Amino acid sequence: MATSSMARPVPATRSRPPAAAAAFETAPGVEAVSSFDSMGLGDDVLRGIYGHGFDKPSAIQQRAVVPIVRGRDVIAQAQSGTGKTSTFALASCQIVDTSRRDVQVLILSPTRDLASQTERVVLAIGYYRKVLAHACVGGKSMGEDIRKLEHGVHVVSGTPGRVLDMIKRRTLRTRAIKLLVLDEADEMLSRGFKDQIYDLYRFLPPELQVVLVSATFPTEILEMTGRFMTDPIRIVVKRDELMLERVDQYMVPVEREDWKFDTLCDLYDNCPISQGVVFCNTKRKVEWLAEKMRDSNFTVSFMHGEMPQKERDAVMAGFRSGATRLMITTDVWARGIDVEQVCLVVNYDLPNSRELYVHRAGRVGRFGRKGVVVNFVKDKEIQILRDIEQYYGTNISECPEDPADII
Ligand SMILES: Nc1ncnc2c1ncn2[C@@H]1O[C@H](COP(=O)(O)OP(=O)(O)OP(=O)(O)O)[C@@H](O)[C@H]1O
Repeated sequence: MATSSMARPVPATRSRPPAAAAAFETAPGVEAVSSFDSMGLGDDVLRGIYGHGFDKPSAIQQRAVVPIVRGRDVIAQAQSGTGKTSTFALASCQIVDTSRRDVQVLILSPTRDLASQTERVVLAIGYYRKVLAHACVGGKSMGEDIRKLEHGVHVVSGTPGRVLDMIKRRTLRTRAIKLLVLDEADEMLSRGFKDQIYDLYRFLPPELQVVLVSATFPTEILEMTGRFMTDPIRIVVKRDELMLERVDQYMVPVEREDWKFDTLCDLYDNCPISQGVVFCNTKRKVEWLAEKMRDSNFTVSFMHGEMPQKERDAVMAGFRSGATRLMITTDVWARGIDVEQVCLVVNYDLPNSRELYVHRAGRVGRFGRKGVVVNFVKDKEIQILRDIEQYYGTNISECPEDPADII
């Protein structure tokens, strides 16, 4: 039955080949299944996949979908934008029993925007299977959550705080949950979220299947997975294969902080980009920079985690529709957000960790597209960039004189 939460899927406008397969270090026995048709998926799920514009599974989809559908615990790592979200979204659509109306899959993400985006992917792929999904995220009306959950949905995609709240109120019943997905799992298991996740885990059935997904899995995170996973299948990418091949990385040395602004204006003025994202490290700086750009007659959007959710949604929708070309933001945008037209990332401030570098850079070059990352670096920071280069075996070169040459 179609409900208001089931918009007809809009096929993605693409017919490009999937991203090239990187060298995966998979557990023994994991086979790459080279077509969706050979994955043993139901016809209605296949219709959803093809209707969403997918022809051929990406490398991670070839390896991870079948084990997830078969009920195995899985740790799935792959480069940004190579189809990880779609992997667990389509596996979820396959495993839910739509003849009943209870929550069977719980997907947790670190940001509201990402959780909502994932809800939309599940709804699109699950359209013909009549999968009901709901984004259970903070900053939105509790009444809407209660109404949707009481009406009954199969998949909840949410942020930990609101989901925990709904569980404690017994509005979200966990009895039938068979699969827990932690998207951006390294972030979900790091300091900021870990306690909430552990708290939430206590409410879930003991025979739960757990799937962890991210582009980055620092060793200390991998080490703790033994506590809540059973004999997991690991599909991981070698560190030096993590940066996307079609993404060029540059640095622009700036002697002083106040040079960055003119450098950004110059870049934006001369670079024929469709859309770009500029990362700053603080909310204040995001607001300051957006105002300064607007004062200089640039049309820009800005977004950070302290904005009211309604405003955040409106900004995001505007940017997705192409109404603005530049998004100035914090790391709230670093993980998972998928906007096809974005082809330039600017690190106005360098990120605070190597992992964040990978995720920020991953906003471009999605599913084999070309993209550019430009890093503004002050003298003292060159070493940080060199470390990143070395750690991931990648190359960050000096930006050409003429910014037009980078695209
Ligand atoms: N098999 C496929 N064929 C064509 N396009 C695909 C396929 N799988 C995924 N895509 C598209 O590629 C883009 C990136 O996919 P997705 O968001 O699932 O990547 P991701 O690996 O989860 O990214 P991130 O690391 O940023 O979380 C999306 O626009 C998605 O629709």
